[in-house]
Amino acid sequence: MHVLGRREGTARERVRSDGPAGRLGTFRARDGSAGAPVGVDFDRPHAACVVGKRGSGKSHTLGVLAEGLAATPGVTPLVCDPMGAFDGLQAGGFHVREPQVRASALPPRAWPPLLGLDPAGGPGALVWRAAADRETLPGMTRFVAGSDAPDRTRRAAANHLALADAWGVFAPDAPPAEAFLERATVCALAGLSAAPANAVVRVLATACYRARLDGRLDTLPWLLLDEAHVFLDGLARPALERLLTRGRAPGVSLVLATQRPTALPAVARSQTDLVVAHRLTAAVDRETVREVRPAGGEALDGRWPTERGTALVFDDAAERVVSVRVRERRTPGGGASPRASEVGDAATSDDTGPSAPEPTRTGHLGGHGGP
Ligand SMILES: Nc1ncnc2c1ncn2[C@@H]1O[C@H](COP(=O)(O)OP(=O)(O)OP(=O)(O)O)[C@@H](O)[C@H]1O
Repeated sequence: MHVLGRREGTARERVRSDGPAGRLGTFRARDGSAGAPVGVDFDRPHAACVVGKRGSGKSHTLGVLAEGLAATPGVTPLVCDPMGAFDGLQAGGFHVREPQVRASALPPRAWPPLLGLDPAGGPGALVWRAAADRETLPGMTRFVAGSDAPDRTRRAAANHLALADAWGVFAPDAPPAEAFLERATVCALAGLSAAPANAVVRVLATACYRARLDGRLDTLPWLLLDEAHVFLDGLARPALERLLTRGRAPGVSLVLATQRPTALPAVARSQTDLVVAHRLTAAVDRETVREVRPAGGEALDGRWPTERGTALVFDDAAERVVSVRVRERRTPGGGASPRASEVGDAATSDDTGPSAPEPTRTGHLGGHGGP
């Protein structure tokens, strides 16, 4: 199998070229026919992006990578699932965990922006002090109540902490974030708004990095992030940027999937070594991918994928761009929107009129959710 992302420079590395890899699919010839099997290297850490329009197959591709990683000794995938698209991975041995973390896992300076507060303003500064002084959300609330700040400041800070409590992601008895890295895991973020989902992802990305750096994790973690633009735009960004710039040294891999390549920050553009580009129609998106990986100036006209499940893969290691058809999932995919014709009475209806518009998928991630 040809393995993408594998540098086969020195003789020693060539000997190692049979290291772990996951089957991605098959090469795709210009006439659309399937060619030889193609995989992705899981031996070394990578920073990868999966981009494409809505419905082009990004989540499916993340699922394919996750399945392969779960079957590979020495690596541990953690899938952050903001849309509820990865429940089916349970059939592949994944544990689905509720997104609960300890309040103390966030640095105190992250609390004011998490709650939409100005860190230099009264309530923001008070929340910051509370986070620095206490380990739990109830402890922070008591700190605020007992502080000598003006009434208005205390009330505002307390209201914002009550909002954080209502999110349900901060629990004093939550296991340490490393628990998400013990085995192949899906972190179920569906239903959370952007702010708490970002808080959880920041904690998990930090845990991947710290656990490897401090020698507390003997497998190499892979963090797979769907709807990554939500996190690159939010509180999780510093932790993700750290993984992009410094994650590979301790052995942490990051895979970012987004329908908005333009949302990828400069560091993602410069640090990714593998870009899987599904169907993109906007010229600005294609141009962004070309900027992310110039691929030695190869001409791409006529090569951009037009079908769901096909992709151009920009491989830094081989300095090549290849066309791929991504394989079927081994576990049930969660990507398809439900159809009216598949539920309830509609399934038996013989109404042959125009089909109903597809409802949007579950998942939330809208807005900040602030008071
Ligand atoms: N390679 C493939 N083989 C078979 N089915 C696929 C493949 N790629 C995608 N699909 C199917 O196409 C549908 C859309 O795919 P998917 O949900 O992965 O798209 P997406 O780009 O993640 O969409 P969104 O941006 O809305 O999250 C799903 O039903 C999925 O199972």
